[in-house]
Amino acid sequence: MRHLAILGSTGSIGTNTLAVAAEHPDQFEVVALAAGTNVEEMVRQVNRFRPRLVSMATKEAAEAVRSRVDAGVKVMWGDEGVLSVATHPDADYVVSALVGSRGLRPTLAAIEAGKAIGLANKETLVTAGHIVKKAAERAGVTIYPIDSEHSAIFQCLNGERHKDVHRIILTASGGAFRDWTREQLAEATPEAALKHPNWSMGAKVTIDSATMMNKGLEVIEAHWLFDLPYDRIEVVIHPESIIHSMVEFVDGAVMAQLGTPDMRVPIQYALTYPKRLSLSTKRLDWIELGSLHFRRADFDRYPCLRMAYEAGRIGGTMPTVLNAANEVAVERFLAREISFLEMEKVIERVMERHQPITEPSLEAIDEADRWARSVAYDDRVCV
Ligand SMILES: NC(=O)C1=CN([C@@H]2O[C@H](COP(=O)(O)OP(=O)(O)OC[C@H]3O[C@@H](n4cnc5c(N)ncnc54)[C@H](OP(=O)(O)O)[C@@H]3O)[C@@H](O)[C@H]2O)C=CC1
Ligand SMILES: CC(=O)[C@@H](O)[C@H](O)COP(=O)(O)O
Ligand SMILES: [Mn+2]
Repeated sequence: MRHLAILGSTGSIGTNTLAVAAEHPDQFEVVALAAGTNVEEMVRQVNRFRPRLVSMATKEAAEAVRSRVDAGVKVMWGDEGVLSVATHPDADYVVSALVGSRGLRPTLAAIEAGKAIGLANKETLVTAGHIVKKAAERAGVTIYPIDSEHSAIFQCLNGERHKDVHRIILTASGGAFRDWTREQLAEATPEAALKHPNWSMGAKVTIDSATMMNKGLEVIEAHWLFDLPYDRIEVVIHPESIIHSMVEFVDGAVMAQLGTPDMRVPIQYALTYPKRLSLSTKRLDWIELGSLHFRRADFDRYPCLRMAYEAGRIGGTMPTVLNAANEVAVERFLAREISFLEMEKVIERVMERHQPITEPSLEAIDEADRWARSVAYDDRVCV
């Protein structure tokens, strides 16, 4: 039996994690939940899963939840609340599924408290990979990947020797605009960008998918998770999202993991590893599928992917800055303050202005994150 704490329980990964828990009530107990401001969904989750502790982002949201749930459920809010969920003494496994670099501190706290981690929040590894890795090694904690590509690689590796891996190949759907020209992208709206061709996900990762920054963040995430240099991590566009990623070994053999695009599969694998449990997911129909397609992920067409490789290779605080500038750019695009193509301009300008620090401390990461956000909010970076 796993005793779960879920950070971001009301989101896309959070609700899929609870769907997995509901399918196997004998395997999972839900101990603690943290979310932002979605009171309705949190109240539903409390009534359904009876956690001991919940936390909301604001005092107002916490009070609204408290007024509608059993008095036995402890309701907290803010940083203290989310850290208490991440370190709840009765939880042995924390699903890290907040969105953005706000996931870093609670994930680190969970690691330091010795919890096993199911990691969906890729921004945590992008912004502070070296710190998170060292903390996990120190605490003897395993980080199980939830991101579908990384779960695929984890499944393909399946005990193979690290030195036998030649390269890993991350597949990318190409996002909502994969068939649009750069000229058409100038007119892209948030509504159109939010229509992912294959996956149903939260807004931020869906926009990242349309710019291919998602794949860029995943390249950096893979670097930390699998301890591989950037020239052995490649990206190929695969519009169907059926092959979730591949590993090529030194002898030329390639292992791929396939399945319908359903996040419950990688979530459940991360929760039950090394066991597999049954799951009510749609099975692949090979005849209906017919064929699979692949295209080059061109850096001129997808500058965000190029910038992520650059940031990863530079290292230090540069990935932190890439990530923070991207978070602000996505927020501003969704608020209609900047256009689709201005997002990449913002990120590029912020990176150009940054003098990276090597081996940054957590405080230096916070400082770089704050600095990048303030520059990315400045309208002069878009012109
Ligand atoms: N969705 C997917 O299929 C995949 C997602 N990922 C990654 O997983 C992470 C989560 O993505 P996704 O589930 O799509 O995101 P969502 O936007 O759907 O969910 C985000 C969660 O974070 C909570 N949240 C937001 N702001 C705060 C805050 N200030 N304090 C506390 N909680 C907050 C939200 O709460 P509320 O809604 O209550 O405000 C919600 O529970 C991201 O890093 C994403 O890149 C990776 C692979 C696939
Ligand atoms: C489901 C998942 O893991 C997402 O991160 C997904 O990868 C998005 O797809 P693309 O970035 O390939 O469009
Ligand atoms: Mn992914």
